[in-house]
Parts: sequence; structure tokens; C-alpha cells
Amino acid sequence: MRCCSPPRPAWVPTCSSSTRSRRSTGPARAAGTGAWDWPPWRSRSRSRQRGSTIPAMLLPDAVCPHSTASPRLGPRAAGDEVHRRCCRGQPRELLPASCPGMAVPLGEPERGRAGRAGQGRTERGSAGQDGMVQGGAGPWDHRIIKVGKDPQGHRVQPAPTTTITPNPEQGAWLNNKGAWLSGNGRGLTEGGWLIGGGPTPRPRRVPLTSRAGNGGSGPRPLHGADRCGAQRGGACSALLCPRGWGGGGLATAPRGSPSPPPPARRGVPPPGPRVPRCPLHAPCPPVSPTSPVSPYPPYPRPPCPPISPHIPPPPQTPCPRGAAPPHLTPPPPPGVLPLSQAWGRAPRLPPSPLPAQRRAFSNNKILVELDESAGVATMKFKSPPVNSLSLDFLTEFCISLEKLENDRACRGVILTSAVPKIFSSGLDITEMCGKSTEHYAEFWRAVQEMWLRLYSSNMVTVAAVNGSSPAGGCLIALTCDYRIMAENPKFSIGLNEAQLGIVAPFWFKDTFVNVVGHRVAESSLQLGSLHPAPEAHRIGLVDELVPEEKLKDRATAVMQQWLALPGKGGTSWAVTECRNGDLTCVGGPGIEAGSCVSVGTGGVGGWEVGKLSKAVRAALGCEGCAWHTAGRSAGCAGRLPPAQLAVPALLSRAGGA
Ligand SMILES: CCCCCCCCC/C=C/C(=O)SCCNC(=O)CCNC(=O)[C@H](O)C(C)(C)COP(=O)(O)OP(=O)(O)OC[C@H]1O[C@@H](n2cnc3c(N)ncnc32)[C@H](O)[C@@H]1OP(=O)(O)O
Repeated sequence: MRCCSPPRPAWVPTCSSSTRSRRSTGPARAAGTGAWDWPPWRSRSRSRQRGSTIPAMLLPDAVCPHSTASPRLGPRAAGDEVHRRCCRGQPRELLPASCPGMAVPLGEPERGRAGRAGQGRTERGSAGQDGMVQGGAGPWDHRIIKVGKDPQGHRVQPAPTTTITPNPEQGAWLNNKGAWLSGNGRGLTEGGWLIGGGPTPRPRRVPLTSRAGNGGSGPRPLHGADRCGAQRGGACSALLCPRGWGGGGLATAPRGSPSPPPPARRGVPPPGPRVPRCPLHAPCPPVSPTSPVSPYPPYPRPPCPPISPHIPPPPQTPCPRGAAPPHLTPPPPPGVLPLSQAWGRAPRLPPSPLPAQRRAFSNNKILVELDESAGVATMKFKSPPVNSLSLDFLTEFCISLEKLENDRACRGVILTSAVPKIFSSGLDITEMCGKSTEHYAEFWRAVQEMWLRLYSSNMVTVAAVNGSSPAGGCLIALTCDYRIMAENPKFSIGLNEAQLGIVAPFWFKDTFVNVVGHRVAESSLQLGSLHPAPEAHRIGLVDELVPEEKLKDRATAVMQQWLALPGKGGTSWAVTECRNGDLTCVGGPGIEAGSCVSVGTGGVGGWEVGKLSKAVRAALGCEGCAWHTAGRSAGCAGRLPPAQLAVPALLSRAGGA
């Protein structure tokens, strides 16, 4: 059973004028005689086999039912007008062959064409006010449910049980109540529906099982009757029907025919071949090869959504030691320099077996020479006259150091001076007076950055002090892992800020204390002493003195010694513990147990002694496993709370200075 009421045949007029015209031409058509297969959609052969004979008045018009072009049906004067309205004003000759009215070619005897009849089927409709066709088992089972008006304008109300009786004399059908149902015997009413019939107009009583608009379970209006061109007064044919199906002048589809697609709804695209869409669409449905071919162009391609929601994020590289991902790393406290640039550097690898090469790069203030065979670079300060640490110098210093850090062939760096008798005169005094506040801030950030980078470097750093090194120059030497000074009493080193009327920043002081101890540092800082080379060696400010001409070789030898040791950069090992917020060395190769190494002292697991970066990493958990081994406090289990480390406090204070 079909789910929809049958479509109106293409040749059924819907306009009242057509009906009136047809009725007016009824007598003329009635003059025609002859046996015909009727209705025209009935198979001719089948009808002939039954020997059907239909009155001439019931015969259809010519190919266009409204046209009187048929010689059997008389003049076509009135029919032409109807024809133009019915067939959209197209001349018959221009109608396409698919038009149901074109089944009979021009010039041929106008006999009913072969067609399909909805006979023997029961059509239950819920077509609402547009009408409904109901049928039964017989050829006349189809019935008009919604009826129009009789010639006098009276509305015809079908009874629950209706008998349709053709009345050739009146050119109409009558029901059992004597009501007029159709004006031409083809089941037409004004605004009504065509019903099929059989070859023999046998009056028959068929109970009505459904009424129009009862909302029953019958078929729905055919593919949206309100949208069908036929319902709007035009012919519903295969070419004219906006849906492109269901037309062709067939009242009903044959049994077993595929159900038509559901009626188009507002905002819902009609069925048709699915258009492949952007593969990035998440719910992209597969293209169905069996989808009916739609006569409509494909739907506009929906705009592709941004690729970001559909593109998976890059996988996060887990911290090898279980540390928090980079994006979870807590930001440094306000005022603290970002340490990200000093952390997370690529692991340093042994030099490649390639032939030994020497590379050098230079800028205005610093000359860098890299011996790839030894994995040692030399940074020579060349900012005459005194290698003052200006903003440009500091910037170039950080850039050069970063280049070496990123160079896998470099494992150690030696800092020395290309200016005779001067290692560095310290911070450039001209940068600290007569400038804007912004410039002071920028300069001071550069100073701290220089210290952090050098102190947290993964490379072994050796200072070859070949000249005087006051204040900031001394700080550079103190920040290195090892200090070798030219054995020249004229060269002095120390933090002389007190002589300038300023106080050395606490991180200057801490670094100094780490090297010479508290008491020496205290006295030296209070006096602002500049210690000659011999004295500097005596108080431990420098590790050894060598003749100036041997300074380079000695620095290289020391570097090789450090690089030969295991661990990152070949530095010594130390076991530290966390106690009262300080990092205390509890032993290690070459390190006295119990000595306070404070910040920057490494621990187990390959930390480098004197490397602040390792302690900072431990504070953030990146070195947690090492602390788990050496730590004694509860906070050292896997990840050391930053509060128990002196490093964050140190950095915080550095930023606040
Ligand atoms: C914002 C927040 C801040 C916050 C402030 C907080 C900062 C605290 C930390 C501060 C750290 C510092 O390093 S403060 C800087 C401390 N540095 C110093 O005190 C250096 C003192 N200088 C010296 O001792 C000597 O100059 C020395 C380096 C040994 C070289 O002696 P020489 O005889 O060979 O040469 P000189 O004739 O003295 O100097 C040559 C020229 O170099 C200049 N010169 C020398 N030192 C200079 C210097 N540090 N900066 C600029 N210019 C310098 C001289 O003025 C001369 O310039 P001309 O006359 O034009 O030829």
C-alpha cells in the first residue's frame, strides 16, 4: 500500500474555468462515437480483451484532455483556451514526449494510451481539505471524497456509502444520493480529484472507510500537495512537477512500486544523492550509491569549519622524569626573570667523530672560537677600552652563550678577554646614569639574564682571568665553575661596589659567599676590596694562578679534566639534602661532606655541582627523581616543594632588587 494519495493526472484541469469550458463543450464531445479504451491510462490491449466500450462523452480529449483538437471530439475552439491554461500555454506541438498527453502522436487515431490504473487497490488518504481518493477491489472502487459543487453551485457532500453512477446524458456521475459528482464523467470536480475506473461502468456500492481530513492512517498528500504544481493549478507532469516524480498523469503508482520520498519540509533538503562534504566534518555520512538521483543541483557545500576543532593537538612529550608538562609549569613570580630560556636545553652529546674543525663567530663585543674536537669554546671579550658590561655587551654575551648552549659540539666554554690587562671593568657606569627608567629596567634585566644564563649553563665554564676584574667582572668569574687568574699582582679582582657608594645586590653577595665563605665575603663586601691576584688566590676567590702566557693552556687543561668526569658536562657529583630550605651537600666525589653548597649545588642523578639550573629544575619537579633519592624531608619524595628550596626565594629576591 502506498503511503501517499495518488497524484493528479497531468491532464486533469484544476482551474474552474477549465471545468466550465469542458462542461460547455460536453455536448460537442458527446457527439463523438467509437469504442475506446477508457480510461486512457488503462492498457489498450487489456481493455480490448475485455471488449470494453465507453460512451463517447466519457472519452478523453485529445492528447491534451482539455484540447478539442481531436477530430472525434469536434471543434477545439474552447479547448484551446483550456489547453493553454492546463499545459502552461505550451502548444501541443511543443509539449515534450514525456507529457502524458503526448502519448498519442499527432495524426494517429486518438485512442486511449496504455497506462496504469490504480484498480484493485485501496487508497486511504488523509489529504485534508484537498481531497482524498478511496478505492476498493473493483475497477470503480476509486471514489471522490472531496467533492466540488454541482452546476447550481451546491456543495456535494458524499455519504458514508456512495455509489458512483455514470450518467451519460448529463455528462456527470451521480452518487447514490443523486448528487452530482463530476461534470464530464472522468471523476472531475472543481478542485477535486480524478478517480479511476474500469472498462465497464458497473455501478457499485463501496463503503467509505475514510473521510477527507480525518487524519487517519492513510497516505499523506502526495509529495506535498501544497507544493505540487498541479495543486497550484498547473499540470503535474514529470517535467513540471517540482519534485520530478510522481507525475506522468498516473493517478496512482502500481502496486509494489517504490515509495516516493517523503515530502520536502521547510529547511530540510529534499532527498537526492548525498554530496560528499568536507572530510573534516565530524559526522560526515558516507555517500550512498543507492540514493535516488535528484533532479536538483547539489546543495550548497556547507562552509568548512575551522580545522583547529577537527585537528588533533600535537602529542605532548612527557617529561622523561615525570615532571609536569611545559604548559603546566607554574609561571615565575612577578619580578622574576623567566628561566625558560635557561631550562630545557637539548642534552649535550659527545662530539661527533667528524674531522676536527674550528669554528668562530663574532660580534661587536665578543669573539667566540669553538674547537669542535675538544668540545670547548672560548669567549673573548673585545669591548675596549675596559670591557665594560654595557647593554650591548650583555646582550651579545647572552646570545653567544645561547649559541654555544644549542651547539651539540660544545661542552665547555672558557671566558677570557681580548683586551690587554683588563678582564672586565664591571657594569658600564654610563648605563646607570642619565638614562630613562625604562632603560634602567632593560639594562638591569640584561645583567640578571647574563648571570642566570651563565650560572645555569649546562656547559663547563672556566674563567681565565687575564686582567683586572672589578665588580661585575668579578661576578662573571664567580659565576663560572672554575677560575684561573693570571699571576700578575697588578691585576685585581673583587666586588668593590662599596667604594662606589653602592651596595652589591644580594645575588652578587650570595655568589661571592659561595666561593669565599661568609666571613671573607663579609669583610670584602664591607670594604669593597679589590684583591690582587695572589690575595685572591689565597682567600679562594680564584682557584689557581698561572703565568699569563700559560693561562690559556691551563684553562684548556682544566676544562679537559672537568669534561672527562661523568655526568652532564663532566662535572662532579654531589649528594645533597634539603634541610630548612637550604641545599646542603652531604658528600660526593671531590666535595667535602657537610659543606654548604647552597643553591646551585647538584645532587644525585648527574647534576652538575654549582649549577643553579639543576636546583631550579628540582624545585619545579623536573629533577624530582634525584631528590627522591637524596632527600630526607617529606617534600623530597619525587618532587620537592619549591617552598623548601632556597632557589625560588633567591630568584624572587633577585627579581625584587
Ligand atoms: C640601573 C640600575 C642599576 C643598579 C646599580 C646596582 C649595581 C650594583 C652592581 C654594580 C656593579 C658594577 O660593576 S659597578 C662598576 C664598577 N666598576 C668599576 O668601578 C671600574 C673602575 N675602573 C677601574 O678600576 C679602572 O678603570 C680599570 C678597569 C682598572 C682600568 O683602568 P685603566 O687605567 O686601564 O683605564 P682607565 O683609564 O681607568 O679607564 C679607561 C676608560 O674606561 C672608562 N671606564 C672604566 N671603567 C668603566 C666602567 N665600569 N664603565 C664605564 N666606563 C669605564 C674610564 O672612564 C675611562 O674612560 P675615559 O676617561 O673616557 O677614557
